[in-house]
Amino acid sequence: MKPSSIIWTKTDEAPALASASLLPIVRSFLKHAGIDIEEYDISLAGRILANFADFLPDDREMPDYLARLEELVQQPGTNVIKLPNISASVPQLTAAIKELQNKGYPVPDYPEAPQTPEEEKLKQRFSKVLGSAVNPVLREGNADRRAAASVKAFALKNPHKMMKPWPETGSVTQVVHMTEKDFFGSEKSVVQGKACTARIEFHPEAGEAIVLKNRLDLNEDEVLDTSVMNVQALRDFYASQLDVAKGKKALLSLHLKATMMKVSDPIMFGHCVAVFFKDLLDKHPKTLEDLEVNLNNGIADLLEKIERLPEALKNGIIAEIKATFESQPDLAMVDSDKGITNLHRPNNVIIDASMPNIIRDGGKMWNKEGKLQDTIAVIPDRSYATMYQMVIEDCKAHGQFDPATMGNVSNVGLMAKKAEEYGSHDKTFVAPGDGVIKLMDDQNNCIMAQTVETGDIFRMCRTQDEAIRDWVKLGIARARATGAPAVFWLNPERAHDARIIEKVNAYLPLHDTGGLDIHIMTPDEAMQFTLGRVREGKDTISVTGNILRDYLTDLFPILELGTSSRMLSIVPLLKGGGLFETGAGGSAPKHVQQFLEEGHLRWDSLGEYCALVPSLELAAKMDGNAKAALFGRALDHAIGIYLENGKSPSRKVKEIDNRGATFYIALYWAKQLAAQDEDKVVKDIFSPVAKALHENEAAIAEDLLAAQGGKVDIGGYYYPDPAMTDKHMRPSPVFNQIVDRL
Ligand SMILES: NC(=O)C1=CN([C@@H]2O[C@H](COP(=O)(O)OP(=O)(O)OC[C@H]3O[C@@H](n4cnc5c(N)ncnc54)[C@H](OP(=O)(O)O)[C@@H]3O)[C@@H](O)[C@H]2O)C=CC1
Ligand SMILES: O=C(O)CCC(=O)C(=O)O
Ligand SMILES: [Mg+2]
Repeated sequence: MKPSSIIWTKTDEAPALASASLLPIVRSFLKHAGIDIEEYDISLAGRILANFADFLPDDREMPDYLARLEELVQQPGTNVIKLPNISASVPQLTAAIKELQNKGYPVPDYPEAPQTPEEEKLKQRFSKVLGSAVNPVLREGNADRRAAASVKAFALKNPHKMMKPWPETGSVTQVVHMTEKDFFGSEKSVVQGKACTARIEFHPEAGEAIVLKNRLDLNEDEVLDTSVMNVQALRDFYASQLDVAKGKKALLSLHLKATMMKVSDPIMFGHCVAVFFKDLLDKHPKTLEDLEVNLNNGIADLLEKIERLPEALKNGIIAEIKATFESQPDLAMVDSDKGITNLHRPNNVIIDASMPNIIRDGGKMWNKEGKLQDTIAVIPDRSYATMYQMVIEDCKAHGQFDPATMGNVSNVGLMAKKAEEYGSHDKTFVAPGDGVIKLMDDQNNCIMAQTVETGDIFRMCRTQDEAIRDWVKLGIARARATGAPAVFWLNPERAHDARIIEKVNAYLPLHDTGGLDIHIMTPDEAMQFTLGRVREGKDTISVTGNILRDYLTDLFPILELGTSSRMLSIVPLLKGGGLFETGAGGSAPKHVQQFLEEGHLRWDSLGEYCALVPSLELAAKMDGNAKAALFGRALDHAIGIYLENGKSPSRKVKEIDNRGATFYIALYWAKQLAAQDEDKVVKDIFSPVAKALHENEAAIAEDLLAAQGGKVDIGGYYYPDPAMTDKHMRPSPVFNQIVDRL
């Protein structure tokens, strides 16, 4: 048996807190399977420190774990457990920098509006930690996301109670989108012939061309897309929807992905804020410009910066802001108690999590009185807006879904090699003037051209042929393994999808598809087909591009299981090895808030427990490590018992939380290892542990509950103090002793 090694990522917020409790247990247990757990810090704070090591004294340097992982996922045999991490918006980035500086790490400030070449360079360096900077780097494989069979079976037997009924009549909730001049409408797509080096240029109506991006090494057979969002059309659209929301007495809500689409979506967000506050901006252009208000960072930026004004002017503007809130439609709220709206910060409402919640909540969002109300859900680009409207129409016609009977929708997502329907940040540009943006090859041939007006958002995306081939193969493998129909969600009316359809049609015949039920449908048709089956209790596999992968793997788990944290998210790496993502959701900032206020962490680590099972199976397979297989099977059984016994964290203080849940996983895992007879050494080690945990169950549960109820200080938000975190996340001395003695 070779020793095995599993890399466990240290991330941010709730999952990082949960790891402080779970990881010592995993380490102690797996030591006896010959498995070493290496912790790699890829948190936002850790990435800032690693990227600016040259600013730090030697003793405060942080290794660049993300760079190491980037190499490792391209090598066979790598085994990674990846927890959700912050994809930072600018406000999150600046807050993390400030915290590090206050802790004595002399990292530089983020130059939002660079004035010198040095600042421009610094901004470039920071772009490596901004937005979705981790996932696209690690995802060197396509995604297989599904609920483990035991988790789905449990959900059907014990349906979650979060679903609210849809009104039988009268709901005015609807998705609204542009009808022209959006990314969908302008998209062009080609399959690249020979490999070449290309560049992106802006050709103004008059004058010299400007190079926006140089040295793009294009590969043979990759799919290249370009598209443009016309910002005047976008602003006109926003203005019209403000009127619609007001007319229908509905909330206005905006659903974007400003974290992952870190260049385009904050700008689209900022235009919405600007249209909302149009009168104010028209009245005070100079004052707001002098304050360097950046509406891409939300209303919060405006509110913070006007604090610097002389009292009289400031109060005048505050009165006008209040009047704007009264005259415009009501906004959906993020936190009605604190007056935080959908437009306060670009990272507060993220489409993959926000749209499913509307559906779960009977077509409603929270208003400023803290009550649920219908909403006009603004999703400007048409590419995926309409499939959400299909769900809304289905619920209006047939009522809320029933988690006790719903069929399961799993996903095979095209994600490998960045699959840049997403992650296209380094090829997203704001048009510097009226003209044409061209993709040129090294022979000076124009591959694609897009006409732009000043301020328009140009996006270019690349999808590699190798990734598409592997994705088709994985889709077929899942169809074969489950017998469920596999539906490719692709729209022939969309340029990018039309190219992908050609490739799917070329690669399907390379596999044995006999007896399989495989379809290619537009996202709207696929949604209708899938929802029909869901209501009949039948399972369906969605085989999708990267964005639908993201959206659907929150949507269906939230409806079926109550949260996407209960998903298995397996990424078989192209080079062999595996990346096991835990859950499909985010890092739950609300959970940290609750933990700090009342000492209760409601984060459900089921995603982490579940991810460890296939990771152990991989270790068993790769290293011939039979003990890894044994520990994996034991954990799988333990998870079943844990679910049956209802030991998941509650949402309420003074009831079981993440730490209690993790104690029960340890107890049941140890009991399974003690009960088996395959490996005598393991049995002898774990029998006394299981006994001790069992005998001390009441005392440990009491310790863990006693730790709740008061305020908690972990010495920071983005870079908490490890010892303080440890103290709060491991508050039972008896439990710690048993685990640490192992
Ligand atoms: N894979 C990754 O690395 C991902 C990272 N992100 C990042 O996460 C942050 C927040 O994103 P956002 O989309 O708002 O998502 P959240 O993390 O806030 O999740 C939305 C809601 O889902 C529920 N939820 C999610 N995970 C769990 C869990 N493990 N246990 C219990 N409930 C859970 C919570 O609902 P409730 O509070 O009602 O209990 C939560 O508020 C952002 O920084 C984003 O960039 C987002 C998606 C994926
Ligand atoms: O990388 C990110 O920012 C988010 C990823 C995500 O939401 C997902 O993969 O489901
Ligand atoms: Mg997602």
